[in-house]
Amino acid sequence: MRQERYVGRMSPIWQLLEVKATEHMRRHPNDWFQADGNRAARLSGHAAGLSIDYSKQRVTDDVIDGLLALAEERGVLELRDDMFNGVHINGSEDRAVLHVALRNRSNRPICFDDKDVMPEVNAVLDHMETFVDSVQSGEWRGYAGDPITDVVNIGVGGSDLGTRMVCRALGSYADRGIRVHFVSNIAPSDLASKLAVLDPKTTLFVVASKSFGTQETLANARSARRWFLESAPHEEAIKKHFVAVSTHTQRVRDFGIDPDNMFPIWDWVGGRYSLWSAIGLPIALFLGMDRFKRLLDGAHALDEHFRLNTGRDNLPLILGLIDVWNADFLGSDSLAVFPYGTRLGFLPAHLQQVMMESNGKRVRIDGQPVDSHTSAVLWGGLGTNGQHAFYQLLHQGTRLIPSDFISAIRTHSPIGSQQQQLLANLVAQSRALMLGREREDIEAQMRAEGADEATIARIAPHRVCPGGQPSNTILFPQMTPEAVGALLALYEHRVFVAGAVWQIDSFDQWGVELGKQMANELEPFVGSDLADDDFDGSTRWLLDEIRQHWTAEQSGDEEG
Ligand SMILES: O=P(O)(O)OC[C@H]1O[C@H](O)[C@H](O)[C@@H](O)[C@@H]1O
Repeated sequence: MRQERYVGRMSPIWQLLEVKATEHMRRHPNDWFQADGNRAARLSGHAAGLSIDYSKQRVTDDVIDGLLALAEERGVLELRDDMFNGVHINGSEDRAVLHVALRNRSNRPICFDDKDVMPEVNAVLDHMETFVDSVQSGEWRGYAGDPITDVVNIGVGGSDLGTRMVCRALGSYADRGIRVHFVSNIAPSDLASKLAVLDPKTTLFVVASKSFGTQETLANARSARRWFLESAPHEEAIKKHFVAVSTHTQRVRDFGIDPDNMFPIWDWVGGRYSLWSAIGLPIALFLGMDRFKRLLDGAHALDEHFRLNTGRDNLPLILGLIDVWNADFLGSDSLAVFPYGTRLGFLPAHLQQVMMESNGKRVRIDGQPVDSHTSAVLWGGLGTNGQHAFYQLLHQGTRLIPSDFISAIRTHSPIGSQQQQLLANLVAQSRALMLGREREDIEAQMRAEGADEATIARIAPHRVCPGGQPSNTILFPQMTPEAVGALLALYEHRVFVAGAVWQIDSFDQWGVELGKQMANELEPFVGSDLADDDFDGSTRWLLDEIRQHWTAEQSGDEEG
């Protein structure tokens, strides 16, 4: 049972962990490695083909035990079971959370409101397969009789990031003769730069929007339709060039897309968890339905790991608890994600939405304020590039910054010894961040190099690296669809675990509404002479600056 009376930070387990944290921040993690030759073997594991080392975290066995006790107190595994059983765990929207059903390759019945969802899930996968096969085989023709060569996904947030991330990650599998493009931003240059290189006769637009009400997506989709109709002979041609993914049939129809060309998703799929649904259609069009299913297989293997294991054997559980430890007990504010290998370049952006939109909350599911911090700020970028840019702050700055190092071991495109060098850099960076370098060591080296004592005294302090920066390292044999599926599911469940400890609703996102509402209110005032006296001073000043440089061509007159 989840804790009946929430005691938050007053819980003895929480308080014990606070004492441990104070002790641990005084220790250097290298001492733990020195004292225990088995540390890495114990604080690491395997899940669904991923090798995960968390031994460089500032944790000891008693901390892990304490965190597991905290998970028990907060009912984390009960909530996990509720999720897999279709309980409405998204309380503020009264919805079940069943992205795991989308990749339930075992076909085990998963019930939601007493109905097995698997037949519907499988029917959509079949529809996708038929469509993808006909596009890839060239049977599906554009209005002028040409096969499709380019797919443009128009969507934003969860209807963009995951799909985009996976297409980049698995780009070395792209052998089906289809190119894929992504348009998400309402900034006109995003769409314009893509349309400039496309031919309407051979282009297929996938309008991806769970709600089919998102301003950016609808604006881009309308503009794409206008562009298309400038060359297409008649509106009927839209049928062959526009498909939609949504929960909302009527809005899709109103937009002018044939409901036969609509792939449904469901309210029980959160946007940021939706790449496994028909939102992932561009992945299948780009890579083949067989690869899309292998992606689902990988995620399913990780789901089974999460569903069936407890305690230290459950790696998403452990990683989620370590995130809580770093944020709430060690006082770190951020989590840096460093994929090595350019194909994972969009991973930080996707995970930003998964983690920060899920766990960036300030009230618990019962509406009461949380009494600890919640989600870290997730940021990151590619190794090795980041090493020559912002890693300096991790090595010598004043903040504790936990990081994740991620890489495939083998590359699909070996060149000389570059992969070896890449992996050496990955292992070296997490090692350097953990070990650091002491002043005595630096002084001894400088002396050996013949530096005089005055120079040593002046320079040595600048070269000290304190070490002690915690990290996880996640490796997998190769960037296969299965590995990418497992990696993404690992993060999803890790976020789930931390959210469950904080007892927040990880599946709503009310905070994003305010800005959308204000943008709609402000639009008529941008570049116009409407009286804006009711706004605050900063807003009026900004509107005035815009007005001074505005030209008539910036205001579109298009609608519908
Ligand atoms: O798929 P859509 O309904 O167009 O939503 C796209 C995105 O926009 C919203 O503002 C939400 O914050 C995201 O969670 C969602 O993924």
